[in-house]
Amino acid sequence: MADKPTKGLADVVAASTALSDIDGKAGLLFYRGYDIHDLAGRTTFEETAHLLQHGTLPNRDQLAEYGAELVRGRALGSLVEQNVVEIAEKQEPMEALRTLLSLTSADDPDKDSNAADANLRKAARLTALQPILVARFHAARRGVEAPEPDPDKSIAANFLRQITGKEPTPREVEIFDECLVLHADHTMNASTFAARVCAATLSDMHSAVVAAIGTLKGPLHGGANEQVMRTLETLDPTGVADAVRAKLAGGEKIMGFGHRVYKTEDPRATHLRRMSEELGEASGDDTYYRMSKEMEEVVFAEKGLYPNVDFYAATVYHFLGIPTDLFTPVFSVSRMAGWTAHVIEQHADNRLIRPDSEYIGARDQKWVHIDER
Ligand SMILES: CC(=O)SCCNC(=O)CCNC(=O)[C@H](O)C(C)(C)COP(=O)(O)OP(=O)(O)OC[C@H]1O[C@@H](n2cnc3c(N)ncnc32)[C@H](O)[C@@H]1OP(=O)(O)O
Ligand SMILES: O=C([O-])CC(=O)C(=O)O
Repeated sequence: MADKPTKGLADVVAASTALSDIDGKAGLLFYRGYDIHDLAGRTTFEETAHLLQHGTLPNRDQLAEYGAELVRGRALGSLVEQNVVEIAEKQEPMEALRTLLSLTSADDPDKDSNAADANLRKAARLTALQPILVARFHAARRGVEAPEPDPDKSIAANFLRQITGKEPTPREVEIFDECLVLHADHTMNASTFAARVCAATLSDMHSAVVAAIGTLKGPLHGGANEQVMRTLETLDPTGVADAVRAKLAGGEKIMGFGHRVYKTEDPRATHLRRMSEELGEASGDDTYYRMSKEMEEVVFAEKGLYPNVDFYAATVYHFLGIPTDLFTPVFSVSRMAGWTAHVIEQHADNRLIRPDSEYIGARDQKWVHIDER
């Protein structure tokens, strides 16, 4: 008989990875050995994606080459072009992205190969495509044309302009770029695990990231950032503490708090809190930032829980002018760098991922004819 399962696979080591590492007690996160505090605010998202996918922080030539690959990778393909309007009418953002991303494989010249070089090319294309898909979806649902991305600008700069319709300030671009860096990878989180399970059957990278998008969507994972904003929007700014206490007393989970691995401050939340404060002040109305701080204090006092990456990301995105229902899609724009790197790593040293289960159902049942049941 199998061993007793660990519910939710807590503390089970499911894969070896050289991509990222977490110390949950100390609140540390590393991408390929670099402390997230060193990378955040100093390294661009493009450099971070290169670090994850290629293994090194790029020099200037490598970054120029990778940047050109990202620009070439933005072509959406015929199936997306033909279907995006109807999809945008009928599907919610994360549903739509799951569909749209899947459609892009049709035109991918490397779709039939899991070889290392093909995977690297696909990783760059998918990283380039995801922000464009979000922008095209958002434009299509509003019945407008998405502004063309500028080949000389970063993913962060193009995305903000495409989504908000305004030219972002250099500081807004810096902040958003830092958000993308902070969300790029996170060991064996649920969506990355889903991607690796799919890849380990020797299925292709597009299939693996579709599984990941579907997994990120849930409110216990990436979907929490949208729920944080929905909570803030429904709270009375003068009654935050009482409302949060009442929710907790009623057994409700407060979205954006708690973490499977971190038992102290999530190092990404430290940066996001600071960015939320800065943007709140700059906006002239920092109510949501102040409400968030109050929520943080109450949840800690009542439950000893810390905010996770999704908590302050919500107000940062809000202050940047991103619509609330695009918060989780934004997460996917960043995490695409990590998912694709994990698929590369899985394919490079593969074994089918197939855990065991503990059977808890009935035994010794006797079949009876349908007329006698
Ligand atoms: C990018 C990310 O995915 S970050 C996580 C995003 N998700 C969220 O913010 C959703 C809210 N948080 C949660 O649901 C959880 O903290 C998770 C899913 C992140 C981690 O879950 P787990 O490690 O399985 O912890 P679990 O859900 O079992 O919680 C342990 C205890 O803390 C409580 N708890 C955990 N998170 C919260 C919360 N946000 N609000 C209130 N109570 C909570 C649970 O109710 C449980 O209490 P109990 O032992 O009295 O039943
Ligand atoms: O690691 C996790 O379980 C969730 C998380 O914070 C992430 O995916 O960034």
